[in-house]
Amino acid sequence: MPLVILSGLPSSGKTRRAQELKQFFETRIAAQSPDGTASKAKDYRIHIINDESLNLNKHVSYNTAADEKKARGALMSAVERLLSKDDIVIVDSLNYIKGFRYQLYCVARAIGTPHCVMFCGCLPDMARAWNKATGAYPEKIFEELVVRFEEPDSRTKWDSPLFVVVPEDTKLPEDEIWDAVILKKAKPPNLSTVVKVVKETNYLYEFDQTTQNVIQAILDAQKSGDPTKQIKAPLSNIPLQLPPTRVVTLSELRRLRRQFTSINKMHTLLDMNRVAEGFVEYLNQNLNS
Ligand SMILES: Nc1ncnc2c1ncn2[C@@H]1O[C@H](COP(=O)(O)OP(=O)(O)OP(=O)(O)O)[C@@H](O)[C@H]1O
Repeated sequence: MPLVILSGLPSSGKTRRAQELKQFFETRIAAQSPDGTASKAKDYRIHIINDESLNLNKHVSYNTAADEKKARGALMSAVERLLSKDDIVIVDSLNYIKGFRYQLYCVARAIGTPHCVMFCGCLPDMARAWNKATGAYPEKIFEELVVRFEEPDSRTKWDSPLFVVVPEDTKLPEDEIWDAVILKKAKPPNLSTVVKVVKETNYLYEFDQTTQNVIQAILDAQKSGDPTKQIKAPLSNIPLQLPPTRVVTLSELRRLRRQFTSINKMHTLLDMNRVAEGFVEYLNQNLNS
């Protein structure tokens, strides 16, 4: 039966959500009467596959590309072994490489079973704090994984249907997940998901252009060597303050732009007139802290 692929930053609450989902499936299945469409669900077994169930150590699994490959291999074997007509499999792992999510989707497709992706959206700062508290990942590995993370995109078939949950959500979109993967109703994602997932390509395009222009203004100003380190970025009345003693690199700017884009998607979308200033404020905060 269905394959549920979790995805999210390290220490972003995936295991917590996986357990909530398992509990929901168990409760809903137990509540089914022998009649009705969902009664066929009564004999499902539910598995959570994660580092713990596979005996993998996070301090080792993400050390090198070869270690990661081995860990992904173990995870994939477990999915292939467990996924069947009577088994629900929840893959509670980072699943941060889109090619890997595609491979998981292919396993579900090969046995003709539905799948969905649940993205645990979480700001890096929050995940970082939770990671610090538990020591789950070494700091360096945590930061590398944040940079490499390839966020699910509901426009691709392997990341769709996509359910986005954020730490503030007290409840999973249970009915929508049930309908999508157990009843196999082709229903659009719930409203809270819709507002969080950007669909309007026009908005996306303008958002990209606006933030890109701010980055270009920074690069130009650094090239000209303005000693005030204060920039008037396009479309922003708020001045952009560069760090006084160092040059900001393009890769740092790109990373901050990606983070800002994710944050914007996770919350109510900024009005387009506010994007430039929002980005400038975000840069002021993060470049000078
Ligand atoms: N919504 C939340 N509110 C408060 N604390 C949370 C929340 N979600 C997760 N945490 C805390 O963050 C830590 C990491 O959570 P969890 O193990 O679920 O994350 P994970 O994404 O599965 O991590 P990993 O990447 O190691 O698999 C735990 O200590 C957990 O208690």
